Amino acid sequence: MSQKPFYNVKSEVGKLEAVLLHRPGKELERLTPQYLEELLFDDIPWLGKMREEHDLFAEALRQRGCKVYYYDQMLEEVLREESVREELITEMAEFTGITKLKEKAAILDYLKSRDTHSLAEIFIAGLHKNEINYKRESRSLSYYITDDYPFYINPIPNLYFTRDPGAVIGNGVSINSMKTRARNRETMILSYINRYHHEIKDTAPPQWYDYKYADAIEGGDILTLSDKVVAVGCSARTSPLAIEKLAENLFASDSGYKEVLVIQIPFKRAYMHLDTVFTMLDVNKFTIFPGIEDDLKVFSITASPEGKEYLDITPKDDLRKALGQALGRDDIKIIQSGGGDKITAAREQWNDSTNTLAIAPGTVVTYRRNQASNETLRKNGVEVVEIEGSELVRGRGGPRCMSMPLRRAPII
Ligand SMILES: NC(=[NH2+])NCCC[C@H](N)C(=O)O
Repeated sequence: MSQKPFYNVKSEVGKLEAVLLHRPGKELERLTPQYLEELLFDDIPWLGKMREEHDLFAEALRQRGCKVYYYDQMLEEVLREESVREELITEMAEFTGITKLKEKAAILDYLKSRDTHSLAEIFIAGLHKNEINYKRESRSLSYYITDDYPFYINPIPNLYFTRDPGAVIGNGVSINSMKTRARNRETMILSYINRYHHEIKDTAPPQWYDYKYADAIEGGDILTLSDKVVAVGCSARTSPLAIEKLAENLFASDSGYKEVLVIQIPFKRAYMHLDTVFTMLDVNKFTIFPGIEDDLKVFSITASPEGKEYLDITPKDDLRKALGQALGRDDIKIIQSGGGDKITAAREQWNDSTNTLAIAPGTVVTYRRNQASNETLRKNGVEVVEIEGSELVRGRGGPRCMSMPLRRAPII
């Protein structure tokens, strides 16, 4: 490959050079109490404030030399190509069930007549039924009985958690298959960006997973520990079969990856992904929510020496030792969040105290609200860059969830 790779993430903590974010938009204004659970929210955020907070987050990253890409801009850029536009409209219509509706032609005409900017906005914010001018025939039963569901295309309010749809591992990308329908469109669109964006396509990045695979895996569970080992949480969102498939794909290529360290966490909403309870802070430091330490199970997956026929799976009895082996170090430190108090730890975990984003070895971004956990990190020699998250947190995610690292500098 002569061209510089677009993707390059070979650690969790190397200086962050480029990241994909999504600034919360109109999709959040379409959240209603009725559909909160289905759309994986616990509350209705205040969009204006959320955007201010998100802009400050992006600014904090830029100030430290990180290039920020925005999902909606990249989508708009790929939609400028007529053939991509058509392909995406067709897949979107299939995916959302529009193709089965009587008003199909009216909706498709509407989508096709939009300019690039508003089409990108519809794909993210959704399409409300009253945006289409469609008259039902007065002789049909559906003229009298209408379905009160408001959208032809649902909004995707979780998109600002760009961590989950995609994960860069080495020079390739995993376009994830999401557990819930509420988030599957995020990965479908990401796949178009990955295939057609002018900055990416000529670099021909390898792909380790595809959103069309049946088994679910989400980026909050993927921690790229080094250029040889990736840790994957087995969780409410990521299944054992998906982890095996990812491992097979990594081992069968020249990715350089030799081990997948599986960390199984309790399958609960409060800990939906591994990164809600465990993240990496420095070359030898991690933070963990103490409430789950006794419930973890760890396994190592390697390629069988006989070839690619099957995977070798070895249970590990200690997380710290397993991480030490994976990283080739004997000084691994795992720091408990919450400052040693059980109640504080649980409260702060709910607000993403353990969802730290490393922007350089030993420097992490966290929410300011998690005071006890931040203080503990500082006492352990970690530099903490605090951001406001009063509204951002309402979608149940922190700085790590809100970022998809594209490139990190090597660790020296
Ligand atoms: N990497 C993460 N922990 N992401 C958090 C995502 C939160 C989002 N509301 C969901 O339930 O999917």
